[in-house]
Amino acid sequence: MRQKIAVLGPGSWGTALAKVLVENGHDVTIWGHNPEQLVEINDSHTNHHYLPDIALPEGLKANADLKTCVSGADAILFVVPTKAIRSVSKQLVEVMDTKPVIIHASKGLEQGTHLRISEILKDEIGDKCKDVVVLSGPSHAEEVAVKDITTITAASEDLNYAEYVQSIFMNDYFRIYTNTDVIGVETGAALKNIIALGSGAIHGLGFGDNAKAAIMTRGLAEISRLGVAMGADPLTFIGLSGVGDLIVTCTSIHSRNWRAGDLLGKGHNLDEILENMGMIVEGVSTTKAAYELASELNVEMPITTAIYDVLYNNQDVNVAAKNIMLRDGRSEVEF
Ligand SMILES: NC(=O)C1=CN([C@@H]2O[C@H](COP(=O)(O)OP(=O)(O)OC[C@H]3O[C@@H](n4cnc5c(N)ncnc54)[C@H](O)[C@@H]3O)[C@@H](O)[C@H]2O)C=CC1
Ligand SMILES: O=C(CO)COP(=O)(O)O
Repeated sequence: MRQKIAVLGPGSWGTALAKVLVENGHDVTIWGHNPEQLVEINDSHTNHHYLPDIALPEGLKANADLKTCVSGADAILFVVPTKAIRSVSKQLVEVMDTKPVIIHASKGLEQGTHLRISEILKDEIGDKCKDVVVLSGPSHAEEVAVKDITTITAASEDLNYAEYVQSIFMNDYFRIYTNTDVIGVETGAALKNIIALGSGAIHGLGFGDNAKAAIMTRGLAEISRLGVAMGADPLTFIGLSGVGDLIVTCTSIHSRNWRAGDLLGKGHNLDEILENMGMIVEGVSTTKAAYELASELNVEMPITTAIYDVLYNNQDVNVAAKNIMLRDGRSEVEF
């Protein structure tokens, strides 16, 4: 059935997801805080900065007024960077006139509180919405926007709402699986960006495929350790939102986290890298949150710690890589 859906965040991912929803026959309005970008979407049916060379469907509307955008909405999709989730939620509750299903497709942990995104949304929106559903998996916006085959996960503790989200997004190039392990899906999504920074750095330093396999495999081990300590089902980490997203982010030139890591490995300055990227690199702030959370929960995360030292303590990337290799020997299977 045709749904009225508001998409909050007209960046790469918000625009690609909005395009899928319009192509699936839904009534979609996208909202953001940059009026020029919204005019471009309405008038030229493009969003050049975020999705160059992509023609957007004429049915996709953009509106700078949040109240108009969400009026009558069956579902509201959050795709703003993690750092903006709480402030946008606060604006949203002031203007909502329905009890919608809230969906989010962002990947990170809140600075300071270390909360997962669905926890922030539940905090702010609570019983004014029907449910909060997470949409996550291996999915670069650039490929979804050209209808490349993509498979991702819709997660909610209430399977009915995960199935609702599955039904509005599914088509012949975008396949959605359901999951009820919200913690596992969200932690896999957030933490893989840290490992992608490391994978990029290894490439930038000139190491080969053995090193890439090593960081992905040992990265998955520490993602799972922290995730399980937070309450996740370990099986989720071998699914799309776990190893699936880890592979795509650690190997793709589309990944902003991988590209930032690559430049770090080549000796570039972090502030300049972030400035020039012009899009969000979630792994940088997630590294800090995960590092703090791991020490609170007493979970060993050597790769995250090494990346934290590079990002926040000016550690040389090469030295950080060597230090990990020289840690005391371990058994491979340890929780
Ligand atoms: N780009 C991708 O392929 C994918 C991205 N994601 C996740 O989606 C989230 C968003 O990522 P992208 O769209 O790639 O980021 P982006 O950097 O391409 O775009 C972010 C958008 O959010 C808007 N924005 C930022 N702060 C805002 C605020 N306070 N109020 C309103 N709008 C605001 C910006 O104007 C921009 O339009 C991130 O958490 C990312 O990890 C998830 C899967 C795929
Ligand atoms: O999450 C993503 C792909 O699934 C996008 O990763 P980046 O934010 O590194 O581009």
